[in-house]
Amino acid sequence: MGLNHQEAEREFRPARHDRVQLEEISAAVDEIDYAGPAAAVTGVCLDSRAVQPGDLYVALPGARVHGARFAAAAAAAGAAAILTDDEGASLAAGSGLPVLSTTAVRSVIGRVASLVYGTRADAPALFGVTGTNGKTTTTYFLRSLLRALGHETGLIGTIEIVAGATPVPSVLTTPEAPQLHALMARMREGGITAAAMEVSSHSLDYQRVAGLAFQVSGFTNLTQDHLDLHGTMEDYFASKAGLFAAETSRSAVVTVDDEWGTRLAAERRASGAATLTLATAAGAAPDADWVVSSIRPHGLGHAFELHGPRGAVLQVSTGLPGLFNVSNAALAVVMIVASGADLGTLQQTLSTLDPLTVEVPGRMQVIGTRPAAVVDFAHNADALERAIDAVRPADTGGRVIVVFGATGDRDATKRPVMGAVAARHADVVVVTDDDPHGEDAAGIRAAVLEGARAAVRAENLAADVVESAPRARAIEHAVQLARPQDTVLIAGRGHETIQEVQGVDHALDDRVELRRALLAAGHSVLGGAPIEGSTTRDEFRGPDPEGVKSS
Ligand SMILES: CC(=O)N[C@H]1[C@@H](OP(=O)(O)OP(=O)(O)OC[C@H]2O[C@@H](n3ccc(=O)[nH]c3=O)[C@H](O)[C@@H]2O)O[C@H](CO)[C@@H](O)[C@@H]1O[C@H](C)C(=O)N[C@@H](C)C(=O)N[C@H](CCC(=O)O)C(=O)O
Ligand SMILES: Nc1ncnc2c1ncn2[C@@H]1O[C@H](COP(=O)(O)OP(=O)(O)OP(=O)(O)O)[C@@H](O)[C@H]1O
Repeated sequence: MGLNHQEAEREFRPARHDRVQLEEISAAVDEIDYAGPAAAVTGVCLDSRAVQPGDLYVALPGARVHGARFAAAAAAAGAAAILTDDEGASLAAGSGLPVLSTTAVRSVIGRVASLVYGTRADAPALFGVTGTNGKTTTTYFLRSLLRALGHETGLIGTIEIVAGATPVPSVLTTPEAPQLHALMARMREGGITAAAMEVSSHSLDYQRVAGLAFQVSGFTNLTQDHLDLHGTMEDYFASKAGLFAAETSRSAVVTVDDEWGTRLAAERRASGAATLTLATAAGAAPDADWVVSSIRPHGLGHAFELHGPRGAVLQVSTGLPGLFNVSNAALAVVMIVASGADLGTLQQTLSTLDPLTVEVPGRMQVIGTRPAAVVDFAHNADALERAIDAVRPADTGGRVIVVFGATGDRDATKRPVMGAVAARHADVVVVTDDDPHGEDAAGIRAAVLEGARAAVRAENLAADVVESAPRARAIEHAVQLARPQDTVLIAGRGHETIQEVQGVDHALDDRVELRRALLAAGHSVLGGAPIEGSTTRDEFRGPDPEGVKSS
């Protein structure tokens, strides 16, 4: 059972509530006016449905509705005051609550929340990751590394928020500012000394991370995405760059494999702020501060060297398939270097605890090794191609059997394109259902199949293309086809656990189905908890990791 708004909010609040007077808030934040009676607040919340007693309810002018329309609901839930704009102030007038007003509400929320929750820059030490791809994976790598180095760790991102004993599934990749500051206070209270956090471009545009101070921020890459919000790549870049302002991030590590990273690093350096550059792609920026080299297969993943300033060399390995995970692992390691870690201690930790061989839910998650069985979130043509290539076995005998479908009620043009990509890159293509939503599932499959079969005909490809549904049956079918040296890749849904068919939610977890199918076929599976796994290094490497190469 999922948590309702209020229960989820409670999970993220500190136990201790300091009372902060409204006068203190208006004195500390110039843009806020307050002339009402003395009153105090103990928390901040921008959703009336999640308000806790004593909160300052921040009523935002939304895209759909003005939050001040919920002022009465917030008051009924125990809000002690409202912060809003002029329009909101008149809408909230009848609520009976004291009203703080300002012209641009979003621009002050971070500072207000920081004041109310007493956020401190040093506790926990924050490691932020932004970029188009690799944020989730890099934050899990960071968390695992920080833990191996002796920290109590927290995590904030697309999949889950870990701020105490119980991980809570995420709604947003990067929560709103009030929740972030509450989380910082809660983590500090719980003795969490370091936290890894995904920072989405939306969150930067909406100023969700305002008032936070990152010890180290990392940049993965920038490719075309989210132009619905940002309009142009230039604007998208400008949003991401916000995290790298000198006052927001004490240190930064910028992957300079693409032109955007190169530009970001140059701009940050020009401001005089501490910056390390990282080159992970062959031939990219050989003059970067840290350069990846000597990449070689290592189990299902890779081992590699990181060469740094003054002849420093770190030996690194990750069990996660895909050359992109070399980039993600390298970024996590250099971010730890940027935080001031001793290189000797770091190397010892990397060598003895293998912290970069960790399960990232639904991201190149290895479920079995013979046959290799992997679940990945790739759900567009580009990602599907990369994912298939990433798991292709090195020896000539091993085939890739891919199972995937396309989502309903979303961009229909990508269906045949995904089919064609799969036919070009995999040996066996099993077309099944993803989330059909309100559409006819058979029709979606037909479009994917048509793309795959057309590519086979036109390009004289050798791939076998088959249709199988429902998805659990398709996974079973793929496993039955697999020989020990083959790889089964289940793509598209990653960590998702609900499949929506015609408005009805069905429980469906690719990892669970794949484990079940492997066991039924007499193969062994790796351990793993439903959210973040506790798989050990030896289990993960599996009995016969040889013969699997990079993309
Ligand atoms: C496009 C976008 O980002 N929208 C955000 C925006 O919603 P909105 O302006 O439409 O809000 P609205 O529905 O008009 O409501 C106005 C206000 O009334 C409040 N309200 C509304 C109803 C109610 O009963 N009570 C109440 O208090 C709302 O909390 C809101 O503050 O303000 C809301 C409150 O702050 C956000 O929750 C909401 O994020 C929505 C949920 C969202 O889906 N955002 C996505 C796009 C997002 O941010 N994604 C990125 C990751 C992107 C990626 O990398 O893929 C992320 O960081 O998660
Ligand atoms: N550094 C990378 N470069 C390109 N692709 C990557 C990279 N890291 C991961 N991927 C691919 O992108 C998918 C999503 O990875 P991940 O979740 O780590 O990124 P993300 O930035 O958090 O994206 P999302 O917000 O969609 O989860 C993975 O399943 C993998 O196929």
